[in-house]
Amino acid sequence: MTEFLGNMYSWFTFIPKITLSNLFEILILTVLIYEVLLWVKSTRAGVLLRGGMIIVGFYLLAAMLHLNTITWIINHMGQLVLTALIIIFQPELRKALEQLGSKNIITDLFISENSRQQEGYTEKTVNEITRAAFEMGKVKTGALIVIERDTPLPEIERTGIPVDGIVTSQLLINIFEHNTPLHDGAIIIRGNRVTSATCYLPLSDNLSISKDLGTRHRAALGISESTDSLTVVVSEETGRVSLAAGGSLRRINSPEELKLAIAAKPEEETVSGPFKLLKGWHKNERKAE
Ligand SMILES: Nc1ncnc2c1ncn2[C@@H]1O[C@H](COP(=O)(O)OP(=O)(O)OP(=O)(O)O)[C@@H](O)[C@H]1O
Repeated sequence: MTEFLGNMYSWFTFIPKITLSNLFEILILTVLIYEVLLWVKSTRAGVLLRGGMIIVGFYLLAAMLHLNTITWIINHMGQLVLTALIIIFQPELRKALEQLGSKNIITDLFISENSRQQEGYTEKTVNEITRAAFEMGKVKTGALIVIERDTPLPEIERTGIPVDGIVTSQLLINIFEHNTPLHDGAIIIRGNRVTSATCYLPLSDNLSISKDLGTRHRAALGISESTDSLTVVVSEETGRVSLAAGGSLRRINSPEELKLAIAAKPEEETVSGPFKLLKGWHKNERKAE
């Protein structure tokens, strides 16, 4: 018993004291890691991170198998890779630094991010998008409608003109009306609002796309390859409605089919900021159970 108590005592004295400044440090690091994860998720950095992880895995394997030449090469490539990353991500890094200088980080994390992520779209929005798409299809008005889901699209939004209007079929039809200032490019829908019009989307370089499809469809496919968004395309040539999601494009034959395809709302967020990550972990834990 005495020995047990002695062990307990030494265990408790071993635990370092957590001071207020430690807590403050933990908070700062949580916020920083959260911001970096958000940045990775919303930029090309995500793809590169995956590539980087493969190289690290390869390096560890080479080190374990004592493949000295390979580990030597990877060791000496480090500086080169760092320089290359700075050059490749120069636009993103500049934007990130500009944002850091211009925003109130605390407010953005706990308020703006919250209100932005929390919004899911309602059935009414789904109905309005569907109605507009098929109305435009009937009169062969080309349209490109990107519906944001979990991946934030601020970089795409920035290429267009801010709108911030509630989604109605009339608004959508009006935006894509020929020879009007907002008709060119794509619109972004976040929650129940059109946030931006005339946006430029990354074009897909998928070689297997039908040669009959032009840049509008290629742009829809492009955004669906790099984000989890849903993009409704109306062809100006044929009036056909298609939907791009997860890197593939499919033809939509009826309003009901489109409603069903876009009705799957992204899971509503109930927590925000860094605490969203905790929720994610909790969710994964539950899945594992
Ligand atoms: N990268 C892009 N981002 C956003 N919109 C784009 C992009 N590329 C093209 N578009 C839109 O697509 C229009 C051109 O469509 P184009 O005729 O080349 O494509 P398409 O796939 O054949 O479509 P459609 O069947 O409607 O003719 C442009 O006027 C523009 O509005």
